[in-house]
Amino acid sequence: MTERRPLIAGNWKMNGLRADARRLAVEIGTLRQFKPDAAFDLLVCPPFTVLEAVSQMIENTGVYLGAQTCHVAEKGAHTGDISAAMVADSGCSHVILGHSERRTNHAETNDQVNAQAKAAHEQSLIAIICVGETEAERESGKALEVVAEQVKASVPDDSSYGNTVIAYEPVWAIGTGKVATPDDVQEVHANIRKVLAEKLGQEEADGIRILYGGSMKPENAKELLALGDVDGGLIGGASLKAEDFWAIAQSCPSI
Ligand SMILES: O=C(CO)COP(=O)(O)O
Repeated sequence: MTERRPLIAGNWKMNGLRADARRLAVEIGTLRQFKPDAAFDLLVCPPFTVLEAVSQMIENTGVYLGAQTCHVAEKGAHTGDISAAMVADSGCSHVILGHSERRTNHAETNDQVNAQAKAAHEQSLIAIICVGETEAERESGKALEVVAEQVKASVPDDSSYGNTVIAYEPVWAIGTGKVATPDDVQEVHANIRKVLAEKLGQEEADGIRILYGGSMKPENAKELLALGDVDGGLIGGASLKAEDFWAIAQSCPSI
């Protein structure tokens, strides 16, 4: 089976003016350099405006750089948008797509996320495709069904373990301090892998990393990262403090 190296990804969201972003990037890069062989990949996804600055700070540290969304078109009349080519040109290897905050605040649909992921793949970017149910959907027993539908529709057919990562982020757990129970997380992740196998074949499904996101902290990371189908974390709040982000990464089981 393809080895799934844990990925610890920080989604900085709309946080980080240049001085703070540089400082945080230097701290994370220094921690990584101090332990280059640690068995996990580290990724930071700052806002567009500081990609360049962060890119310089993490050069040669082994920390990967990602953006938080991209447009489906390569270029053109799309005021305020950023294309996948621009993301790649800024030094990024990854891009987060379909985060629930984008789905809610910018009405992004599964079809759009699918097209964005294709655009990202065309630029050799790794698409981190986010899915997750709302509190109402979980309470009505629909979590598995909703997430399965999002995966089926948002993940393009050209996806492989080389160009795609899935992030399961229950909407009600994001920034709330509420965390899904380990049993629930494992159940959803295993079901995502099943849907991926139906869509892309077992080999790709076995290799695609599925991250958990939603109030992941140093205190709960170990238990979540130990689950069989959890291959890392997509971390919001706790990724803004280098020591917390590093502590979460250190909680990865060794491979
Ligand atoms: O949305 C998230 C990462 O993309 C999770 O955010 P928090 O870790 O702040 O809950």
